[in-house]
Amino acid sequence: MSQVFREGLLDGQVCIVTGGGSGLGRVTALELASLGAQVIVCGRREEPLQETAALAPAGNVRAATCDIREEDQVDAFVDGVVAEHGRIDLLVNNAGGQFMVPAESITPKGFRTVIRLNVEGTWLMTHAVATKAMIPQRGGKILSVTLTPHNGLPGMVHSCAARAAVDNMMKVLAVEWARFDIKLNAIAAGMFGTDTFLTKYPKPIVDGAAATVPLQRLGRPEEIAWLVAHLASPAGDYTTGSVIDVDGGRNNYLGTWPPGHESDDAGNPLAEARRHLRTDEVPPRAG
Ligand SMILES: CCCCCCCCC/C=C/C(=O)SCCNC(=O)CCNC(=O)[C@H](O)C(C)(C)COP(=O)(O)OP(=O)(O)OC[C@H]1O[C@@H](n2cnc3c(N)ncnc32)[C@H](O)[C@@H]1OP(=O)(O)O
Ligand SMILES: NC(=O)C1=CN([C@@H]2O[C@H](COP(=O)(O)OP(=O)(O)OC[C@H]3O[C@@H](n4cnc5c(N)ncnc54)[C@H](OP(=O)(O)O)[C@@H]3O)[C@@H](O)[C@H]2O)C=CC1
Repeated sequence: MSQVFREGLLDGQVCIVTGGGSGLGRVTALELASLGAQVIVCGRREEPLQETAALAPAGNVRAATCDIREEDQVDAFVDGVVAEHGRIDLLVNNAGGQFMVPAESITPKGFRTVIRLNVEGTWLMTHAVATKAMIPQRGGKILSVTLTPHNGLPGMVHSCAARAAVDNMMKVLAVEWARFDIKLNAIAAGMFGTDTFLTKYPKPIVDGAAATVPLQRLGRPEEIAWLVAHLASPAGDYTTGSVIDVDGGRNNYLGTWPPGHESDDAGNPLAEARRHLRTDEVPPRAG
């Protein structure tokens, strides 16, 4: 049962969540399913997908392997969903990722790998779902998980370039496909304590991550899932072409306010002494 939304909110919707075998994708798939949607999760590995399916009490999550980088697999996967359900209401492009290394250490193959997964994989899924289901049925929603801060993360230049491309892809398609009533948005995630996040990156970076967020904590996967459910519901019908940051304020400022070395003894932000203007000091009006 959802902690936020009413039962049956998404009854009858057919939703795809890529990368639904783990982390944000799994929690999102289960939230949509708890609201009555039929959810199909895909990824490269069968086992985690089946685990997600087994976690849905109503049995309305189905698992299917698909590597989103492979055109023939994407076509076969989307054809299969349309053959079984007759329509697709929501695509969540959640599958993605990168490795963290200094830019000078990224080989051409490494750069291509990350671009291919995040940009081309997202494009292949988006295009297949739109042309095979959403354009013919005249409607649907597509959400792509991307990344903040938008000025980029050192150590992840390939992924930052890729996610900026996806943000822009959603914006352009929101204009082009408005005539088919397809709404597309990006959800730019900050840092969420998924298993991959907590184990993949160097420990000092993970340990220090929450301190770089104004809200002083990592995101919880449900906080992505609830936004997806909101946008999938009628509450999301007028939102398209947006990049929505879910990052505890991190896109706007990397750290706490006030910073440790710029506060008074009680930890309050420093402020200049107030200067009282005397009326004879007020500057004359221009002109
Ligand atoms: C202040 C706070 C800040 C905080 C900063 C932290 C903020 C993080 C915010 C984001 C968090 C997340 O996204 S968390 C979720 C992340 N999830 C994921 O990344 C899951 C998906 N990722 C993957 O599958 C992999 O990482 C990825 C490499 C992208 C694709 O895997 P593949 O199996 O397709 O590819 P591989 O065969 O492993 O690698 C292909 C090539 O890529 C390169 N390559 C791969 N790993 C490499 C590595 N570690 N170092 C160098 N190069 C590497 C090599 O050239 C490889 O070729 P060879 O040399 O020939 O082998
Ligand atoms: N956690 C975080 O802090 C943040 C995460 N993000 C992004 O959110 C998304 C989910 O992240 P998170 O849950 O933490 O990470 P995970 O690593 O748990 O999720 C990535 C998922 O994508 C799947 N996947 C990877 N490559 C492919 C592929 N070629 N085809 C199909 N599926 C694939 C993986 O399954 P399999 O390996 O079986 O294919 C996995 O289930 C990712 O795009 C991530 O980069 C963005 C910002 C922050």
